Amino acid sequence: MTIEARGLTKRYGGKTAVDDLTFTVRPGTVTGFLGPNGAGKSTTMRLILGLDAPTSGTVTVAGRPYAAHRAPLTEVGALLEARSVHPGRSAYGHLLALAHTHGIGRSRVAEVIEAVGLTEVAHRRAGGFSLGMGQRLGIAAALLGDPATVILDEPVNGLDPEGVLWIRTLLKRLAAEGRTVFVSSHLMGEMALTAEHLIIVGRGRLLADTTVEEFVRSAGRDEVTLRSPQAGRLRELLAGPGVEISGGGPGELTVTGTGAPDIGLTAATHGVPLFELTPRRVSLEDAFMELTRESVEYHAQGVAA
Ligand SMILES: Nc1ncnc2c1ncn2[C@@H]1O[C@H](COP(=O)(O)OP(=O)(O)OP(=O)(O)O)[C@@H](O)[C@H]1O
Repeated sequence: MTIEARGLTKRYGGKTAVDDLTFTVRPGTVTGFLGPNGAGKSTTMRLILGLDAPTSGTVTVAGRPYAAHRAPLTEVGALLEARSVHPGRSAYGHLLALAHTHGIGRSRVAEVIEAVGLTEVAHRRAGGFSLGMGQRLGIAAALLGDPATVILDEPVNGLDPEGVLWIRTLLKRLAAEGRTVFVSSHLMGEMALTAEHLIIVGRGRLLADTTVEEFVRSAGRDEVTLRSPQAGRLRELLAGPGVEISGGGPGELTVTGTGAPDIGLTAATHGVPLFELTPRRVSLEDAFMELTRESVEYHAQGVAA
């Protein structure tokens, strides 16, 4: 089922948490919803699930607002950040209570407990669960109704590396089964390994709606750091269309738009000595940081803007 946001906007007093978002999330692929802290991801997910009303604009699942679905749990499964499990209840008790509200049987409860790897602790109090176990329980609840659409807010939070890998595999499988999988994260690297499509937001606004492949391609420029006692001369020799040069320390330059071999050849041709020539691939994380830099709400102290 397709999720469609059109001009979706949410204001809290003077604060615009979600600002005129228009995007489509399609079935059959994992769509990553990326953005720095405070970008509006959780708010958007709450709007999709009808837990909050938009100030303006619309968002629908399969053409209708979420609240208009007859048995929402069997159509849209969601994991939101806030934990909503009664601490005195067991995982099994929690899921069974949820199942009852939708006419879902006990066998399905056992099935999802098994699927998320909580069988051994299913009868323990959820209040004593680790963050990772809590996430697994939340995912079990999301999957309970065998929904065609799955919405997960930061599902890898608190998971160990094995849990992270497990989520990645699970999400890909759900998408391969033809479901719509919409998953938020502030970790570009993790999303690049999990998602096929990316919707990137910053300060509530849409910054990019693209495939991971395309994002990787656009991020894939090399940066070369060089040191030379004649850095000024080299800067003049390398200048040209598409070449960007910035100074580092004394005698140091950072160059994009041309590769280390060309720089080395130019230096040799003009008899300019080189002390260092270091190519560095710009990582996805760097490209993401650059795209969202303007929209990060809280910069770390001491980091130059
Ligand atoms: N109920 C609310 N009242 C006032 N402001 C809110 C409310 N909910 C969210 N906000 C603000 O809206 C902005 C977006 O928050 P949101 O939680 O949606 O971002 P996020 O991308 O999910 O970030 P995070 O990764 O930190 O959860 C933030 O500045 C937040 O402080």
